[in-house]
Amino acid sequence: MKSTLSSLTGLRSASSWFELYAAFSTFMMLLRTAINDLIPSQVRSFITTKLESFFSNIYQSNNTASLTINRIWDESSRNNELYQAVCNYLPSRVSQSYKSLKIGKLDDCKDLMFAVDATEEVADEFEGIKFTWMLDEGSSEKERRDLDKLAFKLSFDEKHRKIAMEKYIPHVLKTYEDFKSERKILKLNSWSNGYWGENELSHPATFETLGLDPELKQRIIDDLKRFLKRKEMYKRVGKPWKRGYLLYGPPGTGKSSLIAAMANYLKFDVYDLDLNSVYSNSDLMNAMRSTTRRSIIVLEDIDCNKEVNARTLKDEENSDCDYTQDAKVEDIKVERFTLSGLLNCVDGLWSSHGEERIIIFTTNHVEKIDPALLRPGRMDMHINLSFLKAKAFRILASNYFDIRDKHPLFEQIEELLEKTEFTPAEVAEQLMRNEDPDIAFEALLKFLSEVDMKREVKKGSESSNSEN
Ligand SMILES: Nc1ncnc2c1ncn2[C@@H]1O[C@H](COP(=O)(O)OP(=O)(O)OP(=O)(O)O)[C@@H](O)[C@H]1O
Repeated sequence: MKSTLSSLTGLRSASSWFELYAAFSTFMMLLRTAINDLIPSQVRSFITTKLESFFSNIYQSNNTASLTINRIWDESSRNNELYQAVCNYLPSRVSQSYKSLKIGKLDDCKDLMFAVDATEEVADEFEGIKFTWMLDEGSSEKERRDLDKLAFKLSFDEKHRKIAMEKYIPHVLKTYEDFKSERKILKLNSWSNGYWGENELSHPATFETLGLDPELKQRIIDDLKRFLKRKEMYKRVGKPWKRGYLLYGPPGTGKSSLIAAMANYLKFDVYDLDLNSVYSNSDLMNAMRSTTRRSIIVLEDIDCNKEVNARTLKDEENSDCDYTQDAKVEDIKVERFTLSGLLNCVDGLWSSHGEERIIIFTTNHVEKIDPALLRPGRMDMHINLSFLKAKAFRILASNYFDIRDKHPLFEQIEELLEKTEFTPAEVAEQLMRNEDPDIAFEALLKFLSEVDMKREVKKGSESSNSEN
């Protein structure tokens, strides 16, 4: 009897549970309909997203690993190449899906520039794993003004640490390297106050447009090609993979143009190092170390630098050189940097920090350079850029007027060029003055003949003076 009663009570309570459930689901249905009717769909999705991100943050804060990629690596101000890689990599990831992106156009750049906005998190997916990037500009106003303090923060689930380090970071670097070798825009960096300032290399010179003896031009191109191909060979013989060129010749013979042509041909960035802005051996070393791979380091007018020149310069006048700081050679006791510091760099100390570099020294006065710098093995190829002769003139003529056939005035012009000394810059300037080739060549011939005549007269009077 008792057991029958208790089973009846159990039945009653099951049915009341069922009633309760039915009432609850009806209430939920009504509530859902009311919410759908009363709250607009945008507001509903906003609330859902916020709730999702709140809960995912709680989850992530316990399991997230992060990496910080600072712009400057250490106190010696060396640039962190990975930071540069991220700067280039991220805009390509967000350009299709950004909510906020920094965009700009600099007057010395052809293309629009993009950068990740500091307020925006950028999510990237790699092998099905989510990686989140954030640009950290610092929290205080002072920190925000200090560009050296910039850093990227990369966050990911800690269980993907191995993939992040072994695959994702190399993937970012590789994307950057590919981008650099494919892109058309090269950089011209100039050293000032301990930093490389960056601009676009807009010099249009190429080997095709260079008015240079065709054989010399071919030798230079072959040498560059050989250098690029020989990575393994350099490694085998234990030599740093670098190549040194000394370009010498009077002003206006195309040293800067040849450097631009080399950079455009190799797709290498240029680092232009004015030795007058280098204060010590360590400054020089920093400058060299913070250059990147696939670059050309240029030390222009090497004969004009007091330190490098000090061993050969007595008290003679160096008319082309602008010694802006202190004028006397005796004053060079203040240590800026030394020749041996420079030679150490050239000899490869710095190259253990990277490969695929070309170093170029230029001078208008090769005879004034310390022989230690010219020793075989230091500068692999000495290139004499001299006055314009007939074969190179043909290249200039075809550049300026697209003339493939012979012009009636070529013979006279070339005859004059062969027996005189005119720089390509002088001839190029004359050719620029007229758009009509007949008028331009006529004017050039007149210019060459007049200058030649004046020089002959001057020479004549000088030799008669010396005889007297
Ligand atoms: N070999 C050349 N082929 C074509 N153009 C040239 C050549 N040499 C000089 N020019 C022209 O002359 C200008 C000046 O030349 P560039 O600056 O290359 O000479 P440079 O030898 O570097 O002179 P400097 O020693 O004064 O720096 C160039 O912009 C170019 O227009």
